[in-house]
Amino acid sequence: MEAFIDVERVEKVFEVRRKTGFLKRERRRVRAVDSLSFTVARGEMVGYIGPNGAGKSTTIKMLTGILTPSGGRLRVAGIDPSRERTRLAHRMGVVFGQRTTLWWDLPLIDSYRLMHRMYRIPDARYRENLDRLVEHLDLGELLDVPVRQLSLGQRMRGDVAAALLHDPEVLYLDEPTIGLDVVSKTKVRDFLRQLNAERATTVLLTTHDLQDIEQLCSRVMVIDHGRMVYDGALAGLHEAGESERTLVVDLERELPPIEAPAPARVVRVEGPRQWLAFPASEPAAALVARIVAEYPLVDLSVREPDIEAVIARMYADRTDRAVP
Ligand SMILES: Nc1ncnc2c1ncn2[C@@H]1O[C@H](COP(=O)(O)OP(=O)(O)OP(=O)(O)O)[C@@H](O)[C@H]1O
Repeated sequence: MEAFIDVERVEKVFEVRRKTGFLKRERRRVRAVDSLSFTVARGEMVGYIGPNGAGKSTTIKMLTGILTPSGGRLRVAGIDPSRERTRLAHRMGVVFGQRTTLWWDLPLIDSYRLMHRMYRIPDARYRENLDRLVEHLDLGELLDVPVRQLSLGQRMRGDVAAALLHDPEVLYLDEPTIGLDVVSKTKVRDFLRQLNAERATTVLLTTHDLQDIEQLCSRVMVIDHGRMVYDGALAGLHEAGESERTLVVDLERELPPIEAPAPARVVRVEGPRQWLAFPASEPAAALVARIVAEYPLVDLSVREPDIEAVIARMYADRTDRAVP
């Protein structure tokens, strides 16, 4: 598979000065991104997650050419972003959930007209893209409304359209559903899914909302302290996080805790109902068979681990990142 985004042992170190006394300042180096390597193929839709300060925004800023890496090699569509930022700008779109690229006081359509000129989009293509985006993102009634009067969800849809008017090959989304209600989130997600399926746009999605990832991305990359700690299928995170599934067992009557083979164990008993935890990486069949054979069973069900809990556990193991 051709690597559309190619990140090879990329580093980003910031020098920060901190006031430590009346005239004293301490210089510290913060390694925001630490020997980070990954590739993304054209047309992939990848989730990029990690705790606060993990280095996600710094990575996106290097991919868009806003920041220059302190070390390593980085290419997007064969282009070095920090050297040829303008050339790359025509091929990428960026949406920051926390701020807008639209002109606050102008009607939405005026921002689009400005982008039409800024990106020198051929007239016919601009028309076609605008019509398509207005239809899919439900913007028809909003085009003449000043951006300041739009709701957060409407503004976000407006921003997504703005990022796509010039037909970028890659779209970077930084928290695209932050603060949105369920209906707006669904609209944005549906649109992104369709965009990726129909136009094979490569998407890198940063979010704290795991439902964004669950619904959109088959692959997720987890970064912590500037390092990649997981890169693979969302389902595989369960194993990486050593998570557990739960077997909920309804017995005919109240009984002492079920004697299960380790590492499975009873974690809760309430009358005839018992809860057993067992590793998510192991099939439930052997455990179920044993309980069926030895206990008067009425019903049972398996509960999948909560992905949020799995990731919280992955994030929990943190060390200090400061470089002396
Ligand atoms: N311009 C800068 N100068 C100094 N330090 C910075 C700068 N930008 C980021 N950092 C530091 O680099 C680290 C990574 O920050 P970054 O914004 O990339 O994290 P993030 O994963 O995007 O976090 P969040 O989820 O909170 O947005 C943090 O420790 C941050 O304080």
